[in-house]
Amino acid sequence: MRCMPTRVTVRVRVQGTCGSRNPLRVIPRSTLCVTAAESVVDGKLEGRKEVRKRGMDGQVRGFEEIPHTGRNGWVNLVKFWREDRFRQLHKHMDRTFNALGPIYREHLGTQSNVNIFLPSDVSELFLSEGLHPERMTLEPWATHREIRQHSKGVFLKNGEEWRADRLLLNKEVMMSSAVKRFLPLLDEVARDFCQMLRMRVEREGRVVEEKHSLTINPSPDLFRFSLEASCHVIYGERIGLFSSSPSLESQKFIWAVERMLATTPPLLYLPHRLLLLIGAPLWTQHVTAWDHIFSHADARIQRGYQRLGQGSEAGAARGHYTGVLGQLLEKGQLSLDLIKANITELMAGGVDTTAVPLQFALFELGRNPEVQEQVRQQVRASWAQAGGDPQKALQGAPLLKGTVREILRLYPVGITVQRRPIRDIILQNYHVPAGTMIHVCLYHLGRSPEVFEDPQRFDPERWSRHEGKRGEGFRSLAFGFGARQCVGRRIAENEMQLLLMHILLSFRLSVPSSEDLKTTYTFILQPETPPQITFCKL
Ligand code: HEM
Repeated sequence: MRCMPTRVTVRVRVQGTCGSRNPLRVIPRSTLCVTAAESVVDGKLEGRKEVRKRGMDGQVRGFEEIPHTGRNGWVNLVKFWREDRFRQLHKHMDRTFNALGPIYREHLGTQSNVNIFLPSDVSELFLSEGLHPERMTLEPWATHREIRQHSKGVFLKNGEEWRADRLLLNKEVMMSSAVKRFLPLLDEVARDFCQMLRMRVEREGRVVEEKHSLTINPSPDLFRFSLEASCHVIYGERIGLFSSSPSLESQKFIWAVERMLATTPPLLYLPHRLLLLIGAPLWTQHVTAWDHIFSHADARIQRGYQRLGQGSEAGAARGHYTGVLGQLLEKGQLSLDLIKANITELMAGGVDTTAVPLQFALFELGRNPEVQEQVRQQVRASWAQAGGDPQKALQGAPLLKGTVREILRLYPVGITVQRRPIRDIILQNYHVPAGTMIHVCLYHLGRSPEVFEDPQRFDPERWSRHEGKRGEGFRSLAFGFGARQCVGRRIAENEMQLLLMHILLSFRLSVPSSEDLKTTYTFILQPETPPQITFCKL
């Protein structure tokens, strides 16, 4: 177990933007800079201990003194390319924290940021995010909108413009009244998915002790499930992805989202406008993928618009829920352009983000049969009590919620959450100027013994044990935090919990191999090879 840093709690309002000009800094910077190049290679912690000891004098240290992984961003970037570190960014962060301690700086190509993971530091960051929290701008995404003259949605906006859109979207996807409306739609899709899987297991599976059992890679089916569920909630429309001949158009949408995500990380650190000018293949692939995502959304929005024009009043009068799109169109508070921009972002953000954690969830439940049985017992009891009401069923099965949290702790979809504080702050006794890009590194946070007891253990119950305990905040951060947290959070949580509930009611899960899954980062964290899962009909 690592020693916890001694934190100096005296709050000093530090003026200026550069640590080296900080009048409170008394220790010469050269004596304290620890480079990861040395420390990561030999993996020793001497550098850290030295920094901690020097912090005991109670002085706030300068920004420049924060340990870093090398001063030259371009040299670092070349190393990243050569060692294919983009695909293992989560592991790189893990190693670097182990070598440099709980805070470090990283320069990478055009980007420069500070990395942290301890909940106490995140809480400090949260307090300084302001009314309009800002994340790292995804410049390649923003440039695509500009060159195609599309409006931006909440993901890419900042300031008052962001807040205005976000408050309207919250009403349709985050508030409990909205959840009540869309939950039955998600439940319908989850039930249909299980029905399809049951038929497949009966048809293709072998019979073991009078029970049908089938081993498959469920990943393509889970992607279809997530897309079907997203379309049902967002457009109020079923698209028939569980039929024997699902549309090629939908498959193309799934590929386009994968391509867009996979081409994002390298573009974040390269001068992508230059790549645009020279027509580099990486940039062209990225833009083509986005174009496809936009045209898919556009076609469905047009259809939704026409459908609403024909029957919305009758539908609304009957109290019929017309999906997020229908609600936004009916209310008319957002312009059509902004509705399109936001609906497209919800679609782009809504498929891989749930399909991938579901793969991890089936795998972990499969390789932990006792935990699986415990969750199933609770789900069965709750389902029996709920009389078919999906919301009641979920409320009575907190272990399902714990399962999703636990999966996102071990396998966070996005490996960091970023913020630019609006005022100078002190993290780990270092002065961090306002406007610095700070990454909260979720993969390291979730697996840190400083934060979680027995962190490698898949233990959904840990969340019930800790619920409401003081000082336990800022540990479950997969959806981000504060006003800018994931706007699709309620859709995602309910979609995943409902699918797991129906799967556990129908099948016993096991895995042919319980070895740890190797993971790779392609803007989202995913298994290098999708796991095989055995579904045995109960
Ligand atoms: C397990 C599933 C998901 C995870 C782990 C996840 C994670 C995240 C995270 C970490 C953020 C940034 C939050 C912050 O900066 O504090 C985010 C933002 C966002 N997510 Fe998700 N997400 C998931 C599912 C979804 C779904 C299903 C949708 C759409 C239906 C969605 C749409 C968005 C959008 C539009 C934003 C930008 C919000 C804003 O900036 O105001 N996400 N998500």
